Amino acid sequence: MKPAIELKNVRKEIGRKTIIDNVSLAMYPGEVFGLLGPNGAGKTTTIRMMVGLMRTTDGSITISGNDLYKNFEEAVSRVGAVVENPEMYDYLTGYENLVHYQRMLKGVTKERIKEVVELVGLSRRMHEKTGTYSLGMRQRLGLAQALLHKPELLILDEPTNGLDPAGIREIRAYLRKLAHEEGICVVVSSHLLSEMEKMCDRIAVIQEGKIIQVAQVSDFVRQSEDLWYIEAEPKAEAAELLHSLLNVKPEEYKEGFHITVKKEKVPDLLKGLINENVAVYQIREADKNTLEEQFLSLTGGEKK
Ligand SMILES: Nc1ncnc2c1ncn2[C@@H]1O[C@H](COP(=O)(O)OP(=O)(O)OP(=O)(O)O)[C@@H](O)[C@H]1O
Repeated sequence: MKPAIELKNVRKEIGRKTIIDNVSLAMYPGEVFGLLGPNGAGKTTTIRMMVGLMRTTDGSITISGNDLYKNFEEAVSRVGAVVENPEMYDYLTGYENLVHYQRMLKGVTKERIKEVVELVGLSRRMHEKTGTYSLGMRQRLGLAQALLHKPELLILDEPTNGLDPAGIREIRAYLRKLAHEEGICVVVSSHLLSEMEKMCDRIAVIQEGKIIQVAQVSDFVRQSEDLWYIEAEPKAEAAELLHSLLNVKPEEYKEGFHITVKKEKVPDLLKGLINENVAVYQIREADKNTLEEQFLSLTGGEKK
């Protein structure tokens, strides 16, 4: 299948700083793809480049096979996006804002406006001035605006920001429906793993401008099943022993380490430590409710 959007060796330098470092990613029709990383990791910068708001320093971006720079009009005509705060006029109603926007688009009917307003659940409030809208309602209106021209690719920076839990559930269900039933490629960013886990089919973990891992959410979850947290003393000896017993350097986390090991191997591992007079104070499976702990181990430590 042809990617809806593909980034190849994308780099972005601002001043002398490399903000995005050699990012290659392909995202496909029919999937919800998540860009996950802590604050400052480079999500917004990547998204700004993907929607043509910012130029890459190096590398290429193609949208349904169209080079974003060589074939700009064709490429961006397939994209709907909400990046940062969607622009709208506070003295106009939600509906008037959409009509204003619709006039700039080719072939979008008033019927379509009604359709998207219903889709995002704004029907009841669409004749109120947007100045009175909550952040969540503004998000919905932004989403409606992005969907007006029936894009093949929908790109949303932190789409659930400012929404209450019910609003988050609704938007999540709606984005999944757009991808799975309408074949749209939906790209979202977030720093919240628990949210991405529920919303996405695949996620890419980004930190300090680099992609650390790309995986199906189900693989992430499976991988986290073998993830354990262990505390043992003396710490330096414990680290060395764990390294030689597991053939992988354990990842320091809080007072102890994260290790990846199958459950049935845990007793032998503990024997190995105890035989060498290392005192084990705690061993437990890493938190399964969210992928937070695994995420931290992947990105090398707690978020500052
Ligand atoms: N115009 C700029 N000039 C200098 N540095 C910048 C500029 N824009 C972004 N950066 C830096 O690039 C890095 C990535 O920023 P970016 O906004 O893409 O991160 P992010 O993952 O979206 O984080 P957040 O969720 O906090 O917005 C940060 O260290 C930021 O300070």
